[in-house]
Amino acid sequence: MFGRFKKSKSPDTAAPESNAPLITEQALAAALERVALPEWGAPIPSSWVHIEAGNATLTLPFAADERVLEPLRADADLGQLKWQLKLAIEKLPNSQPDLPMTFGNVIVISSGKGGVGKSSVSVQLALALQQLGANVGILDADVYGPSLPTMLGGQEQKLEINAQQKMIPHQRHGIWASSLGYLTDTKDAAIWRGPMASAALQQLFRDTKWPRLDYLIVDMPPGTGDIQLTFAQKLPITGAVIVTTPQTVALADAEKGITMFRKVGVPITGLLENMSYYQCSQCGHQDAIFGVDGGVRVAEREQVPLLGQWPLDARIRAGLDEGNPLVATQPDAPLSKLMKDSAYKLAVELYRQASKKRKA
Ligand SMILES: Nc1ncnc2c1ncn2[C@@H]1O[C@H](COP(=O)(O)OP(=O)(O)OP(=O)(O)O)[C@@H](O)[C@H]1O
Repeated sequence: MFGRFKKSKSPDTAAPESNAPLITEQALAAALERVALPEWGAPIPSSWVHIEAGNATLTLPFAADERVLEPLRADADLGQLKWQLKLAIEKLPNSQPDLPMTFGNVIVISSGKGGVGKSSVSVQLALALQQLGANVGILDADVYGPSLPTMLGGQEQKLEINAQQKMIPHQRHGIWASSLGYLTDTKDAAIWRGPMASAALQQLFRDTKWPRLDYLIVDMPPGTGDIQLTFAQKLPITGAVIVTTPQTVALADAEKGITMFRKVGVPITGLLENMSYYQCSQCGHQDAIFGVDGGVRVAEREQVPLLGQWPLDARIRAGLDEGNPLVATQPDAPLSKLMKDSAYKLAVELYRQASKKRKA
């Protein structure tokens, strides 16, 4: 933990001013217990902190941006050190330990009901994780209506196949993307039966030449039928995110989705409530068109972390329609920050749940 630290009772007052240690070992231990790392909810492990002559590095095993350093910098003791953030994103165990997985943590984004914004959330969470310093891929598994090429742009580009017959994913806005929409006429996919769609999905998953990734976001087909079940069983999944609107009909389907993943041993990393309210861009008035806090109640009932409540906003829709999502084009907009907060919470939860399991 320490390159050099001050033993609390050692009389090293003679040390030159510039080399004087700024914090004692005990003070550091107490501060790491006391200071709340956002969303972490436990003491900061001392193995994450390295101090060398007044410079301190916090190395996190999940995606995060500099904002996590704010409480450390604000602390009376820790604030005396000069902090920097490093990421060493850990590859966590997945639901299929026997399957080889060469690319990081697989997070499936699912919704019981269609049209709740699952693809939009997948794209924006992937981009937000990338902005939190992670290397991210996104797989469009929504074979019946692949929307990734529209939402990320590059619809006209086709996927390249290399000499080993592997598909080379596109790089869009800093993330790697693979979609059937880049490969085939999507009108054909719409008439595929379950087994054919499942086979195509698994092939797309296996035969894409992903680079080294920290996270692979998978945009699942909507629903909880055979195709989703097969996919949930055949993929090496680290965690699942359920997307819902606060509307009663969507909530019932969200619970079905939670049950399906639990049945096949896939941990639910969190629930994201989309279209939680409409905010008037003129007067700022908020209107809960689809009801209030429905997703929050499901999250509480099912004991699933709530990753966020995203508004229904024309800027979100417009960016996705143009292939230029807001979080990519205006990363500092308040809406983009909200998305990055959810992505950070997702990364923390994924890590927390996996490490809890390891300890059990
Ligand atoms: N928070 C939001 N604000 C504004 N528009 C949104 C929001 N979320 C989604 N949309 C828009 O709603 C439409 C449906 O979203 P999306 O395609 O992501 O839903 P889906 O659940 O993936 O649908 P499907 O059932 O077809 O898979 C899209 O046009 C998208 O741009």
